[in-house]
Amino acid sequence: MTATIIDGKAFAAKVREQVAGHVSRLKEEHGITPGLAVVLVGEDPASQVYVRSKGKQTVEVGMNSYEHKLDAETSEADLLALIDQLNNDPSVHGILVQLPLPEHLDSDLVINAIDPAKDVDGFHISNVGLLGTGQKSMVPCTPLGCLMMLRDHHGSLSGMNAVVVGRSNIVGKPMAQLLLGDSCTVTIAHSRTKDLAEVVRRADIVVAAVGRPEMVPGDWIKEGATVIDVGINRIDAPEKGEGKTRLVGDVHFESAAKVAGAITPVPGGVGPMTIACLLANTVTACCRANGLAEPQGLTA
Ligand SMILES: NC(=O)C1=CN([C@@H]2O[C@H](COP(=O)(O)OP(=O)(O)OC[C@H]3O[C@@H](n4cnc5c(N)ncnc54)[C@H](OP(=O)(O)O)[C@@H]3O)[C@@H](O)[C@H]2O)C=CC1
Ligand SMILES: Nc1nc(=O)c2c([nH]1)NC[C@@H]1CN(c3ccc(C(=O)N[C@@H](CCC(=O)O)C(=O)O)cc3)C=[N+]21
Repeated sequence: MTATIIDGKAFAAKVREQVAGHVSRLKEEHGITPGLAVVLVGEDPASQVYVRSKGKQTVEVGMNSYEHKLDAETSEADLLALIDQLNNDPSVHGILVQLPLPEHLDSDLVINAIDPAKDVDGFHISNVGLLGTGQKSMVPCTPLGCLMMLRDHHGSLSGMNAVVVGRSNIVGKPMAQLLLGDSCTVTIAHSRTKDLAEVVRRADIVVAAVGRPEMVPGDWIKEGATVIDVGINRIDAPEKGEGKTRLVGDVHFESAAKVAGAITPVPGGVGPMTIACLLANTVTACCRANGLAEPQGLTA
């Protein structure tokens, strides 16, 4: 079998087009421009790349982008003061604090200081609780993007065996909640899981969110399974020249694509969908804040 490649880049472009449509409707009919504030603390080069990319795409769909770059030594009090200011700013509908934060800052405390209605990452404890109990919430962007691709590919996910490898609060756990919400039979695997290969072999849907380059080989994948590769790992690529690097996922793409029914590539899979869903969440937050009907098909 040769897997269908699920084109996250193309899918993300379609989501952004929908978002742009809602943004122009909000502007024309209501005089409202959705705004997204992104807070970056410190100079982590990878984070800087993502933040730039988020800002650019925010503007491209017609929204306002507010970037707050704080130096690595910023105190918790100063960061909390900024969040308070953004919480109270009616032109800001979404707030994202780029993670990871520097060591001296308590990320749980910081995230839980964000107004849950503006928490477009869906990381606030209120949103986590709402998602876990099946209530309307802000849904984390990466898992939401994965769910959109799975629904698009399969239609219904009901009754499918899904294995999520990774149990982080930002990817693994919310992904498992969303799959459960779509009536999958969900297994969450992690670093202590016994016989991981056997667990993954039972899956109709595999979501890999581990952070280990090409850890999941093709011979762990059941024939015809759908593989969603969340991993973003930059590794050395001496074949491209000295000092060069390339991006790989948590799945060994070449071997997995020979057995899977469908697979997302890295780059061009989950990553672009994450940013598209961030924009979608910002429009959703803006509609809710203004008591307007929210866009269909852009939330879980
Ligand atoms: N495409 C995108 O938009 C995004 C991509 N990412 C990428 O996704 C990956 C995961 O991110 P994140 O969830 O934040 O990572 P974390 O490091 O927070 O979590 C990794 C998870 O993988 C588990 N794990 C680690 N080693 C193994 C192993 N050998 N076998 C089984 N499980 C293992 C850990 O288990 P334990 O809990 O037991 O330690 C943990 O639950 C990274 O590559 C990251 O860059 C992340 C966010 C967005
Ligand atoms: N509060 C917070 N929210 C996040 O959503 C968040 C975060 N912090 N910290 C870091 C991770 C990582 N993340 C990615 C987003 C897009 C790509 C992406 O677009 N990747 C491109 C490639 C980009 C490249 O070439 O480097 C792709 O996969 O095709 C990747 C990773 C969001 N994260």
